[in-house]
Amino acid sequence: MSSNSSSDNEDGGERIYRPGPNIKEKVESLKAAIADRPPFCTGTVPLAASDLLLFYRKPIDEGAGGDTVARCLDLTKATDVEMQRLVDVCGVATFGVNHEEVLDPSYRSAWKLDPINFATKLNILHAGLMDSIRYNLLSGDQGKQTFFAELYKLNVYGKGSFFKPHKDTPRGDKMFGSLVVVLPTAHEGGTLILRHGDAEWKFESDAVPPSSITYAAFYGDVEHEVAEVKSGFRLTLTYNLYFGESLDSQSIVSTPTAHKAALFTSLPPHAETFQSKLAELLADNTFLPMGGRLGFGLFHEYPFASDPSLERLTEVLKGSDAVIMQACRALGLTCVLNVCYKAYDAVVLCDSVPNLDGEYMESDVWEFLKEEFRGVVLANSESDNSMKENGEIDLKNRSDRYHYDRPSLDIYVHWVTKQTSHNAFESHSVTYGNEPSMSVDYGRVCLIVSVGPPGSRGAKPVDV
Ligand SMILES: O=C(O)CCC(=O)C(=O)O
Ligand SMILES: [Fe+2]
Repeated sequence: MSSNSSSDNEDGGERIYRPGPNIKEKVESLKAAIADRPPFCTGTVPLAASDLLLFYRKPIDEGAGGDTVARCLDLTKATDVEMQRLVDVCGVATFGVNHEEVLDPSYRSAWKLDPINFATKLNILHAGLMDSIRYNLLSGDQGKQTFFAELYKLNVYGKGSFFKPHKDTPRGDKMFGSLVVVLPTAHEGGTLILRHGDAEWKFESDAVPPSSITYAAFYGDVEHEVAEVKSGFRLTLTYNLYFGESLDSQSIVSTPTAHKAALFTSLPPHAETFQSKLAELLADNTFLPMGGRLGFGLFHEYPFASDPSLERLTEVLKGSDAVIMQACRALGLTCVLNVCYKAYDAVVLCDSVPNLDGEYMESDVWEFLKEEFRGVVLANSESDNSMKENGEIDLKNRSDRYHYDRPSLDIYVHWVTKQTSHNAFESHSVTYGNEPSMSVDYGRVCLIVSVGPPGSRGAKPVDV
């Protein structure tokens, strides 16, 4: 048995871990920085010039049909004359008020084409926009759903064009938001301004690298406006976003299992907020004076069961999970994926995925995990309440009136966000003694960040 095992309780001593004053408030402030995400996501994606062709035609009367002539515009080098030719076939853009389309140039001054009259080579699924929406915008169970984008309009804003503050008209109860893609035509001004609650975000599109698109996707309750375009032409595609399966073959569908990890690069908008909050805590010498460990439940579900490698998963983290990993790396902290096992009288962390199926155990499960899989005990129950009023934790003395013989703790983890049941796997076939046992219920994958003491935050925590 190792020195941290339950028999230590008998020799009475203490191993006191001191995380510093107001630790709960500090951990809570870090949680707010990662858990409260703004209601939008945005990014810039470089594309091949061949993806940036726009085909359009002059709208014809409904039902007229026939052989019509189309033009092809290369958006990477469209001239003002070419843009004006596009404007000439466009209609004046309306907007929805109480389920009616209204034309009011004092509210919206722009031109538009309906999807029947244009086509682009842009593939928003392949360009990673659908993944960005799934991982950077959708939260919780929403991120596990199938959703689709329905192309709605091509909008053209010339000099003096704008669109005053509005919320998009919901088209059906499955619609959850909008996607605006700004195409790479030269313009100045035309900032897209998003507002939600007291917060406001500005989204400039006039300094995007050539041959790149920039996009913003936001929930339906986000008010937005397009500031006046000062020169050139601002060209946007708008999409309505819906949960569920699409009946329309033209819609772009994102299913939760279709991962495009390699193409996906953008981080959600709270990446900077989280990193600066973490940096602020690290700069505070009263925060984890002995060093310590921070734990985060995974926000997203990964196709993990089919390939239980924690290293591989580290490289394909998405959304808020990627934000945590990236911020830790940037600040020189070690951040790893671990599996947290809940055994009968201990919560045990392992740095690999133990295969427990069919294991026969003579000892307690936590002892088995310690001995065979480098497991470390970090709590005696999930509802760990071993922190005293003054913030101290005695890692050693674990007995209480109901359990006189609990394992002492090897380490303590401050859970910033709760462990989640996505990426959990059950182990039913563990055999304990002669009886089939359910004493290991599940393992959950989580992120564990090691923080060194002040002055050497990148080092290991001081062991107690
Ligand atoms: O073109 C844009 O940037 C936004 C357009 C918009 O808000 C809309 O079409 O409802
Ligand atoms: Fe809008």
